[in-house]
Amino acid sequence: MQNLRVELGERSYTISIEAGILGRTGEIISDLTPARQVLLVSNPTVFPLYGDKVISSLHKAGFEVEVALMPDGEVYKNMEEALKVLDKAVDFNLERTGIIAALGGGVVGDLAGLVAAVYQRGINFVQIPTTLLSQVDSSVGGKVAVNHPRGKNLIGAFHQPLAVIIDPLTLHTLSEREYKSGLGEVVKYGLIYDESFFAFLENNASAVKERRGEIIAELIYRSCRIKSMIVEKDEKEQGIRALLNLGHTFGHALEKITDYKAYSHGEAVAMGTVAASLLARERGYITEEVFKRILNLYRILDIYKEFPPFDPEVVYAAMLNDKKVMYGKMRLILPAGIGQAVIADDVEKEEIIRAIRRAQNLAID
Ligand SMILES: O=C(O)C(=O)C[C@@H](O)[C@H](O)[C@H](O)COP(=O)(O)O
Repeated sequence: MQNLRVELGERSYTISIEAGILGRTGEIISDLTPARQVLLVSNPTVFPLYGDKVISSLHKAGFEVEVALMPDGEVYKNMEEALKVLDKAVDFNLERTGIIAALGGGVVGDLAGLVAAVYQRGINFVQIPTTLLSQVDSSVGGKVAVNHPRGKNLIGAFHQPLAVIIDPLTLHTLSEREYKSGLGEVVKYGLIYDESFFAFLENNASAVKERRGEIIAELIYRSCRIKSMIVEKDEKEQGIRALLNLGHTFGHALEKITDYKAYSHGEAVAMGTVAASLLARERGYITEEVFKRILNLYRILDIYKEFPPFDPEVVYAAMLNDKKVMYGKMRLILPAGIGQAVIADDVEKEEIIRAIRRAQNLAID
């Protein structure tokens, strides 16, 4: 078992990573709280695979359990579905001392976390992420949210979990597309923060693609460690945490324009990162050689899709809903080398339009 502690004062918690750990969910939670009720939020894809295991472990530890299933897919990460989960909590008479646990990917975790943040003004929340993306990214750091019709994650909160329980074995049932979506965020960590991790991914690309056990364990651990270090420095995204948003301003715009139906989050972030890298190259923040290295890693991991041919003005308009826009000015995260990134708050609209056009014209062989 690998444990990582996220140090946030009274909101500190442990990320436990271990093959087969789902069967110990009840024991782990009962060691942390005297709570007796758990509302388990999941979806019809994940619940049949792991629901029984988690519920029997919770029952064994003495918890009363109620289940709330929400439909699978980013398109359902909305207030309507959140209200249904809130109804379930009320019907269950879930006490303030009870727990909401999210069993599933980023959509389940984000929505269940938001419900936990607002139900009775906030109750304890446990993340049991079952996709690569949620294990390496969305389950850690306390960002919880649902989408607004006009923008991604516009309704949200910072609500740190009580625990994060990661079972890497769940990745074996993950579709190729979902797995690659998570890899998009894994590459991001190497690019913004840790050149040696980037090189690790370059050197182990085949093993990463084949989901080899020891490599998967290492990439989950190293990704969570990088994210934890950043979150510990800047819990509420006043500074360095914004770096975790590399590629997201472009990516969220692409997801939104296509009603969350055309691209996975990781695919959109990968396309967005390439556009941000092109902008950084134009500004001289990265060399042509670094740009090629970034593109090459996406290519060898097989996670890059060509930037779609939308009117750049339409993409730009959607980007203006981003939470990093401040006082009417667009701020973008740009790579400044492998393992380094900067927050640029002086990006002009024309630079963004040019970067989108270049990304659209990029031929990748
Ligand atoms: O944890 C963070 O901070 C991140 O920005 C991580 C992102 O990868 C993640 O997709 C996040 O949910 C996006 O946050 P948002 O504030 O841009 O909605």
